[in-house]
Amino acid sequence: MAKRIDGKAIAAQIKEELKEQVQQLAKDNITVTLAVIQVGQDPASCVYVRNKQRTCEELGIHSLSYELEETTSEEKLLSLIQELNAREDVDGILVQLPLPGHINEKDVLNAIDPAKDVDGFHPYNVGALSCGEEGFVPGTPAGIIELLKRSDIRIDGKECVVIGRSNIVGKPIAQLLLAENGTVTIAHSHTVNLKEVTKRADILVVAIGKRQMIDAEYVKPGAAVIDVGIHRDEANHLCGDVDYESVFPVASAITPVPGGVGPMTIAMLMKNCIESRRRRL
Ligand SMILES: Nc1nc2c(c(=O)[nH]1)N[C@@H](CN(C=O)c1ccc(C(=O)N[C@@H](CCC(=O)O)C(=O)O)cc1)CN2
Repeated sequence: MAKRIDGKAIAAQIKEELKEQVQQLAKDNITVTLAVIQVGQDPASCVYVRNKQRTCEELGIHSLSYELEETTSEEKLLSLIQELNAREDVDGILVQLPLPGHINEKDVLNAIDPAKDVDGFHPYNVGALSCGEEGFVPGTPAGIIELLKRSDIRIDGKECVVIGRSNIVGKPIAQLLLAENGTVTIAHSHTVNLKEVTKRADILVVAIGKRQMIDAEYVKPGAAVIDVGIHRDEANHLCGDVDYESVFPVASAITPVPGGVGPMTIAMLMKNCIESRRRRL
């Protein structure tokens, strides 16, 4: 029977730690400011952006909100980013993804000053992660490492399999597991005999984007299973890429959806904002 890794509780603990750090900075009249840009009204993005703003409030971080029309031109968005890059009082800039189809995501992410790229998506920060240089690590993969560490799950020397090779989760989590001395395999849609590969894993990170695809047959008994997916099931309940009921009896530890990796994403974003302020002192 697995231990349920409570991401909501761990994120709450991290947010308490961060709140104290913000209060310490405030004693020296130092404030932390995050600018959040949303283009359009994608319903899921609205929820995430609202949660980010609410978390800023909870922690005492100042947030600036830019809600742009769905039809906003790329030029206008780039000009807002340039303006925020130049502002001394802005520590972090994030553009909520996905963007409407007429906007080139790469051009937009590349326009953010890497020193304020608290999402860690700019090529400079991607490179910094692979070289072990100082930069910003994206919230979701950073949150996964924190979940493992705070749940006393050892990474060093372990077989780690990541399913998914996205720039936001798959590739960075593979880098981070490697940096923790895991033996890392990245599996993806072209991987042959996926079950054989995943059954080797002591730590299985699932970011495949397919609802409840990973059941007990893919999991080695005693493995720790981290579910990054977010979907809705037939009853409109949130669920992940992992079939939780099937895997729970086999794994040694498992993250639920909701309440697993998701809450960590925002906690780690806040951590990056505070770190950005500190680096710019
Ligand atoms: N600029 C960014 N865009 C996107 C990111 C990102 O890190 N930066 N990641 C995702 C969305 N995301 C944050 O923006 C995010 C997703 C999920 C959660 C979360 O807490 N999920 C809850 C469920 C919440 C719900 O839907 O009710 C959970 O899993 O428990 C937080 C943040 C894509 N875009």
